Amino acid sequence: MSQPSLPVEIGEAALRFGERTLWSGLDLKVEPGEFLAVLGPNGSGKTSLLRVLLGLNSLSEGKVSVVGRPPGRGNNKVGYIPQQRAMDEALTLRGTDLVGLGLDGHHWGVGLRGMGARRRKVDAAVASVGAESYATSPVGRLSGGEQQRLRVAQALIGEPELLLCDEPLASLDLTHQRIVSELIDKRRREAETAVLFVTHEINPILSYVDRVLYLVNGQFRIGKPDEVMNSATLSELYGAKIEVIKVGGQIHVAGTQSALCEDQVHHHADERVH
Ligand SMILES: Nc1ncnc2c1ncn2[C@@H]1O[C@H](COP(=O)(O)OP(=O)(O)OP(=O)(O)O)[C@@H](O)[C@H]1O
Repeated sequence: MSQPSLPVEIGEAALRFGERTLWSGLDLKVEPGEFLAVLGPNGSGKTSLLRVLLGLNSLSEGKVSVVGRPPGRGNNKVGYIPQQRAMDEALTLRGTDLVGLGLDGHHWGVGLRGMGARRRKVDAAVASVGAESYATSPVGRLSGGEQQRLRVAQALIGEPELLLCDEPLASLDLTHQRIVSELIDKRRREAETAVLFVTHEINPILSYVDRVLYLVNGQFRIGKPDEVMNSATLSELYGAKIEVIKVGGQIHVAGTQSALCEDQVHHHADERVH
């Protein structure tokens, strides 16, 4: 019997733009239900990696497959949550329409039966993110947190086997960060959806993360959070002295480089991770 396809298989991959190598020699297999955090400073190639998996960037070298198929259009096993940005206030699209867009590319049949099934699916997705009270309002008038919950519903409605998240918590308040990250975690626990989660800040999702892919200056490390997020590994990766400190179950990274993606810490010296 043939093995089921993995959500992500990347082999010996490189991505270059002109003279610049974002990353090379990247081998990455992501298992069903796995939560992979993708970290790194600005410009290290995190979004470009998601774009490869969406079929929007081509690899310079190597191979990639997404749920057993080439990435790109027609691969409806992939859900995508883009970076939070305010939608145009004049946008009259309703929340339910936005969520329904996530069903494009799926076959619902024609006629009333198909429309009824589609409608029920949209209502269930809206309810799953607790957006019933505002789902029929124009999305341009909603708050950032409300819009982001609808984007999560849109990404999940197609029942993806791979969920690509590009800083989905940026500019959300702590309550909404928790709501959105719990929704994503719930999906991967209940449906074994693999999650690639690009973020500048690991702490809000630390309890969910199985592995970290950390990209810096063309180099990378992959491993469990403790294997990557420690002083020795990050100092080697950045080529500078970096201190990783664990305080109260959170990871803080402090270093000499301004390009660090984590916050700066000045006082805590209790639990160094070497
Ligand atoms: N199509 C392209 N052509 C040329 N350069 C590109 C292209 N796409 C991205 N880049 C460059 O590649 C680098 C990595 O960009 P990318 O958006 O992947 O970084 P990132 O790690 O997501 O950064 P950030 O944390 O700032 O979002 C940037 O310097 C960017 O300008």
